[in-house]
Amino acid sequence: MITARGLARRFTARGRTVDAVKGVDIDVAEGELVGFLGPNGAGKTTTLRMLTTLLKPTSGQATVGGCDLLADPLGVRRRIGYVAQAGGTWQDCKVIEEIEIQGRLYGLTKAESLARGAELSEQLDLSGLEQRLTKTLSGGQRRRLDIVLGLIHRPGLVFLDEPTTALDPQSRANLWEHIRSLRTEHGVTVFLTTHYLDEADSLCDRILVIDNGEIAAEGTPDSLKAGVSGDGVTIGVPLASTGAAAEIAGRLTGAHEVSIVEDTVRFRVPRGDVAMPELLRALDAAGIAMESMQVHRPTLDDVFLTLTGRSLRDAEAATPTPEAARVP
Ligand SMILES: Nc1ncnc2c1ncn2[C@@H]1O[C@H](COP(=O)(O)OP(=O)(O)OP(=O)(O)O)[C@@H](O)[C@H]1O
Repeated sequence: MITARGLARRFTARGRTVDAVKGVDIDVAEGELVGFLGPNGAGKTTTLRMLTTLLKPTSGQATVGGCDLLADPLGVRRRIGYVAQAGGTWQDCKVIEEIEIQGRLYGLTKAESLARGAELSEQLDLSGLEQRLTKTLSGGQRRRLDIVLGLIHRPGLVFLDEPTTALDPQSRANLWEHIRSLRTEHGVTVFLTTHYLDEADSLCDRILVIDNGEIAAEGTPDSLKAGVSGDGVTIGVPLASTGAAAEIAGRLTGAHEVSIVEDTVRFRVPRGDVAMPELLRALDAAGIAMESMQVHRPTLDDVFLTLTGRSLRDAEAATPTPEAARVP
């Protein structure tokens, strides 16, 4: 469904050059639900905009839905649906008007647009809202309407740019179910971007991790996590004892990646539950009182940390808002 090779995009604005995407290779097979995971500014939207013909690559090539991205952009557009991060509805339009306009834009008759809209509205739990102005919909309803609009012409491949950003946890979980059903019940191939670890983990068959415009890793959530060696352990100790506690932790069987962060000592061991009694005894013998303890199985954040040396959450916090660098 998607094959991209060396896809790159450079922006030049006010004398400054940004290599937003640095030559990525992407393969997505028919029927897959693939997530593009990375912090703000990693290059997700830029890649998506290239794959959907909205932005010309600086270099590289791609086939999307069987059509060449550069030679046949119209063919690509006919075969894909695209749901942008900001959505595409006009606030003073009724739901039914949006559906009709979108269908007509794709060459459907009014009757076909409304019939297809009714079918999709039922599948995405929007029935009964046809006469409502879109500005009166909840965030979750509006995102589901965006998806209805993206699917009106029955594309085999749909791109969703951060589909659940700004939704509350319940609406996110609800939308995940709908996204899953696009694939399981309608055979639609889904390529979505996200910076939510839990979303990538629970929703996607396969994940491409992007950082600084480059693919840092790819695989199923489980295979990526299996690449992180061991459980993560964090113990809280008095500030004055962190050095001694880190030394003790480092002597545990198989301990690695030992670090001190404020009054905590963090490290990895093959089995956190097995290491704990030994650690407690050693800390007791050294007269160090452990104040807290956390053991966790590897997460996708650990994957990101192992790959890039940064936690995805920290990377998010440290990234300046992309708008600051955008060309107007
Ligand atoms: N039109 C533009 N002009 C200049 N720089 C741009 C432009 N669009 C994006 N960039 C820069 O390219 C980089 C990648 O941006 P992009 O929007 O693709 O990231 P992202 O991973 O989608 O982030 P987010 O999660 O915030 O949407 C950022 O440094 C951004 O500032």
